Amino acid sequence: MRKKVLVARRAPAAVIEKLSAQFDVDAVDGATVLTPAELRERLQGKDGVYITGTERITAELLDACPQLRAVCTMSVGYNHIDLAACTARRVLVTNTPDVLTETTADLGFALLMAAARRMSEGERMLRDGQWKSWAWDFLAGADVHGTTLGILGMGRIGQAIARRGRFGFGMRVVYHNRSRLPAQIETELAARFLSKDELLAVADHLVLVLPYSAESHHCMAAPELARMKPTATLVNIARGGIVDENALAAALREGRLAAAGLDVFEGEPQVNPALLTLPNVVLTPHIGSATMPTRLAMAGLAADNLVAALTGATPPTPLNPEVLPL
Ligand SMILES: NC(=O)C1=CN([C@@H]2O[C@H](COP(=O)(O)OP(=O)(O)OC[C@H]3O[C@@H](n4cnc5c(N)ncnc54)[C@H](OP(=O)(O)O)[C@@H]3O)[C@@H](O)[C@H]2O)C=CC1
Ligand SMILES: O=C(O)C(=O)[C@@H](O)[C@H](O)[C@H](O)CO
Repeated sequence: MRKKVLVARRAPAAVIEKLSAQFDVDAVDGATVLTPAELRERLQGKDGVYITGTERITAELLDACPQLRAVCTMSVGYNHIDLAACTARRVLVTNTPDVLTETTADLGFALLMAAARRMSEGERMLRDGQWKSWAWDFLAGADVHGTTLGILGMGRIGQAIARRGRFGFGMRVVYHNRSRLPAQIETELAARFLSKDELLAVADHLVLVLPYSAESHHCMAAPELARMKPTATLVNIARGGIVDENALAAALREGRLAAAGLDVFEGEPQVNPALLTLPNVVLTPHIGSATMPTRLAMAGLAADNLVAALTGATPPTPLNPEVLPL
């Protein structure tokens, strides 16, 4: 009997074709975003599910869908999935690392540039007819080249941002992870490992690109922001919950931090109103991986994972391979 899978968000046609060649596919229509109750309902009798970062997989959901064996997300971040609960129930989880690394790093660097050089602020003034004349300090921001780039979360994407900073902009790279990188990588990137407190104090521009977890929740709150230079830029391309947005808004409003570039928000797609009114923040709607080639690669990898998982092959990018074979 053919296995049954749910495609829980609109996916490229190639994904549906690939999955339909192997399985009975139930795919949501158009712009449908399933509520948790709808997701539970649609998952009844399904062996596998293709999701994105917006569908939450909880222990309760797994218990309500005992046939489910594979959860394949089209994202590298997996904080929307209770991985331990999946592993305990021998449900395979896969994600899509690597294929989005360079694209997401591009967006991170673009946010850094736009925030430091006050580009959105300038564009808004221009469009609003507020560009009246030149002045020596008109929209004068911070330099990017030759400054100190701090990275909190120096993994795949963090290192790709470090390469841009080091080799494209002659920046000094400093970073913090829970564990230090091998010496060879530090040497290649000329990157210096610092404690988190040291990192916050020396960075002219700080990029957050660590996974969201109970440990990293609000790990950039008022005390951490207070350690940063008042001239610094903060970029968050990781997850909104890593930053205390009210504390960030206060720091930006009171001139204790110069600028911020944010692609992710704690309550997204809702955005904290305190951020929306500030001129010195560049806001993008979670588009870090949003180029057509990268999104197709992510979708293809998620589908490959699902096919492999349910046909007895080894999935390319499992998060809990210890549950294999299913
Ligand atoms: N805006 C967007 O569209 C996108 C956002 N993302 C986000 O970026 C994140 C990173 O992706 P990727 O680079 O591929 O992941 P990686 O796993 O390769 O890198 C994560 C890095 O963060 C470090 N880290 C983990 N926890 C902490 C912590 N508590 N404090 C400091 N450092 C920590 C890890 O090192 P160590 O374990 O040693 O601490 C590791 O170096 C994703 O989890 C996702 O949330 C990803 C893609 C697109
Ligand atoms: O991969 C991630 O972790 C992301 O945050 C983004 O690439 C996605 O846009 C999003 O999660 C869609 O699934």
